[in-house]
Amino acid sequence: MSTDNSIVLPIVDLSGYLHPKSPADKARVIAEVREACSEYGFFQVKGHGVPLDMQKALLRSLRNIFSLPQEEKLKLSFLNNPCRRGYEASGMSVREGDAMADSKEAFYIGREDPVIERPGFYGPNVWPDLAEEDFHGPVWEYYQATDKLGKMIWEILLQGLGHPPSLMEAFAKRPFVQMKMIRYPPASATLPGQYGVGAHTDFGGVTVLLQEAGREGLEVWHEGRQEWLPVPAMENMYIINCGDMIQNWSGGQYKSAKHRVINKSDHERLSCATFWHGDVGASNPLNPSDPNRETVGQLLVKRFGRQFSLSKTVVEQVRAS
Ligand SMILES: O=C(O)CCC(=O)C(=O)O
Ligand SMILES: [Fe+2]
Repeated sequence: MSTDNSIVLPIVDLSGYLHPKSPADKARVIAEVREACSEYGFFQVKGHGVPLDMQKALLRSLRNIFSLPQEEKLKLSFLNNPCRRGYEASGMSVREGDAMADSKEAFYIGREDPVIERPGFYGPNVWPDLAEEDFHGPVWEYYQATDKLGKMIWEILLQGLGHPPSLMEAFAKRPFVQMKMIRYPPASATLPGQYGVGAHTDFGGVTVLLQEAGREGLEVWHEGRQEWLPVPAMENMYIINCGDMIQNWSGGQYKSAKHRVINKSDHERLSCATFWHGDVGASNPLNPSDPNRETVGQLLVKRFGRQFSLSKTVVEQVRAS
């Protein structure tokens, strides 16, 4: 295995798609995204249209929620929520084959729907008892901005395979979009051999990931080189990656790459992932003549159970609290 991991992920400037000066600008972005997804399954974007101030306000909101007392956070446990919204404590997620649970803690929100529907996909969020400007306001504004960005990436991916962007009308009717705000404790508060997030692939559609600038930790597996590539955490630069649903639906043209997080530094690391999956009842837009009509909802249900299991002791503790 080579020790030279000087490869950096491709950087795509989305302003050519958002504000094209000619049709060639859009075509160039579509081609760059297609190449990046075929080679790495991951790329970085600038010119994405999410204001830097909005990103900073989001990160401040993460600091606010994660510094609440543990008992306050546990009252919002996602284990008690039918739509998996709310707080996940450190040590709760274990993947099959992993020796230890992830060190990260997280808070999940999704679409704001008044009633629970489609067993746990659509429903209301839970919100912490913090002032509007300290959490709900900035978080909701940010959710909507990355929802838009995720949808735009899907539109680009469709065109990369020769399909019209109009296919998004059905696919984005009522998109299932989950946002996961994450805090990784410093290395000193992590057990030996424990990962922030252990190696995994994302199970669904497009992931839009914000890393706190200068707080590295994410590594992507490059199959061809058989090595982990560290991903830089640069200001105002998003990481985009494809999940398994996209890999399967595109017949392997777009890759879903394995990745993990190790916070080796002595400060906490914050990140936020928006997972844009599509309408729960929709099927493959990347190959409209696919005979397999499995829906987003059916595919996600299959995967939820397999990839993330919660450690039994933790589940019991939280249920009893
Ligand atoms: O925090 C990160 O940089 C990545 C998180 C991640 O891979 C995930 O939550 O699926
Ligand atoms: Fe991931």
